[in-house]
Amino acid sequence: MEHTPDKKFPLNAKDYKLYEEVGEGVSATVYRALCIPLNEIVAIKALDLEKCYNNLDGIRREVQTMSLIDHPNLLHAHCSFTAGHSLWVVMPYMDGGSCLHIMKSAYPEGLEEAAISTLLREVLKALAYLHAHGHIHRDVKAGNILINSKGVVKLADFGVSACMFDTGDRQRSRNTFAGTPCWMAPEVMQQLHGYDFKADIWSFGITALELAHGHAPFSKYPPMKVLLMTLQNAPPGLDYERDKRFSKSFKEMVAACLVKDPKKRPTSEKLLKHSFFKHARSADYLARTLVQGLAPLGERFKKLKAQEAALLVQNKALYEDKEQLSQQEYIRGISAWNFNLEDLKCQAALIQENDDVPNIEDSHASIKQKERHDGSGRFTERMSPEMVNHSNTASGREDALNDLHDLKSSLASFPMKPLQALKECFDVGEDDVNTSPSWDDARLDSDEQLPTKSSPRAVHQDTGKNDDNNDDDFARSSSLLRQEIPNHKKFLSGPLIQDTVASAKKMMDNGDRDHLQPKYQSERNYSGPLLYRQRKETNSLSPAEDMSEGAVIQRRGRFKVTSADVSPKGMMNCSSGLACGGSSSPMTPNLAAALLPSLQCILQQNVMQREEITKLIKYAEQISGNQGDLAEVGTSNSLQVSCSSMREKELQSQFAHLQQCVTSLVEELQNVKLKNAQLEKQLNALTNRDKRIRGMTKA
Ligand SMILES: Nc1ncnc2c1ncn2[C@@H]1O[C@H](COP(=O)(O)OP(=O)(O)OP(=O)(O)O)[C@@H](O)[C@H]1O
Repeated sequence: MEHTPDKKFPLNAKDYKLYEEVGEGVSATVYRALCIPLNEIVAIKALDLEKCYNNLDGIRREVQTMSLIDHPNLLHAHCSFTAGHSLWVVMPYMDGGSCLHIMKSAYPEGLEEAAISTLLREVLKALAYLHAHGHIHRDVKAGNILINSKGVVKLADFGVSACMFDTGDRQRSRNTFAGTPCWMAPEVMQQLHGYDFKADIWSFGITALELAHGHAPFSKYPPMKVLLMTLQNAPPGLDYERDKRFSKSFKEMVAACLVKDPKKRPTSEKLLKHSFFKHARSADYLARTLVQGLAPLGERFKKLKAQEAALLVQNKALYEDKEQLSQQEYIRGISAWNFNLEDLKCQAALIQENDDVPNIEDSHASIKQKERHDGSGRFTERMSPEMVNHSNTASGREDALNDLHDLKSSLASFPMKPLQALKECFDVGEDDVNTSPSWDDARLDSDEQLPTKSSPRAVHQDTGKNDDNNDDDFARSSSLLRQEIPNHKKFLSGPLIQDTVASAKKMMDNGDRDHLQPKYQSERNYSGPLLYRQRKETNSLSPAEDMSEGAVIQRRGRFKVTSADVSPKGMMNCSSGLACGGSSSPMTPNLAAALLPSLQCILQQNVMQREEITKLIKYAEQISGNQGDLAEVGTSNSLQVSCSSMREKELQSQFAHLQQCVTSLVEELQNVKLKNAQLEKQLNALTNRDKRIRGMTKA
């Protein structure tokens, strides 16, 4: 249904009849509905305002953008109004659903090139319009490309879009993370100089790969790893064996978009002229090839949702762990994956190339899978055949060692350290950072804590298999550790070196492009985002579990930070890597590499503590006016930051000295004033006496 400005859509809920649910987003549910007075089928996105309390500004912006845009390839809002606790956004109904929906239902291995070209041309037109009007979409991905049965394509979801003409806070929002990690441009992750509409061109390139493969690159990895891989690896491309079916112009178009330097990426206008889009066909072609023959959207949605719920239950049984559940939510490629800062910190401490993340995506029928069972019957791990083949290459600990050396240097050469980058994204509740963490619990034996390549025992203790064993071990090892290591240790467990080795080898085997980048090459991705946002309810987390995660204290863009994330306890967990691996054992290169992020984390924590102490000193000074003593107290309390405290102390005493000077100057001034007044008095008296004498003389 095209945008019809003359039509007046009613602003009252009773004028609409809601039918079935056809989509779910971060805090919204989308329904097919009937606009009764106009007798027109529409889609209604119902945003729960209570859930979105922290992001009302974002919602207002989304609705505003949707109402103002006027382009055939952008999803326009007919109108919006509040209905109870919800905000209803009425928009054209796109009965084909999103491209992600369609791929999941019918094309799990990706679409044909002609369809991709046609879809992407329409998306590019939408981007050209947005960019020309100063907007950055910031969430371009297959899940946000909607299509209807006539083959009309519309880019949707302006939930995180930004205007380049914004100032103040809004402008600052362009220096924060926004979007979904796999699709996020490196400059958005780095947050060094902000970013512009070229970030959309990167996401567009990633979307092209998503449409070609059925999933985005790195989609099976945890967020932190996606971040690191995007920053470290050469950009992904269409270079693998399976990509032989694609034309040179398609490959070139993707390569043009996925250049790390945003300045070198083409503008959307320029990209529209790329020869790849000469393959684009008509809307009718899309309707025939993609939408016709599919079950009604509501039915597809219901079916996929049921599949997902079943998988969720299965996965929950496998991994009784919120971390995993949240991970799954992320894996599904939704914009608002439940983000946990501590998870990220811990993942940062476990950076390995080939962490085999259990992926519910892999268990979809679309991808042939292999069910695996360990001897104890504890769990089933699924792997795609591709992964099985690649994991056979797992060998060579030296490679792993080299990888870790390189990883270390690679981390060191980051323009901005990942954790620092993340830190910039969040507001931290003041209450949560002013207590020093207790380190006692963290003093654990390093060997026990940190399975490394040098501890094969850790790899095989559960499986009882040897190094030569193939994918079974490869797949199982990390999962077993995740499952069996007690909670307080879990942050130090993780993927084992075999995984890393496998990855390094795997990479080498993966097509031309891989040879250009021998280290930290992205590996093929075997899984992709799923369809639905995982609702809290389907998470089936008990209130107690929820509480343990901590109340949400801040929501920034699409990220959520809980108080647990920033609590001293969280800090302690995060820091325990240092405590266990620090002075008690010699630091091997891989241990050093694994510890580096933890060290960054501790540094960050210290900076926060220091800020708090400084604030307290200032506050105490104001109250008591006794700078010297309190500076002493403050300084002695902050022994951890002794150097900077010395400087602070020095400054404090200089300040006190200056204040004394000022006081004596004031006193001096007052004395002078007093003298001045006395002199004035004497002068007046003399003047009066003089007058009197003159009067008497005259008389
Ligand atoms: N107009 C529409 N017609 C049909 N389906 C729609 C329409 N709008 C949205 N949907 C479906 O609902 C899903 C969620 O909508 P939307 O993306 O707007 O929500 P969101 O909260 O911004 O989600 P997210 O940011 O997680 O992708 C979409 O992925 C799409 O499948």
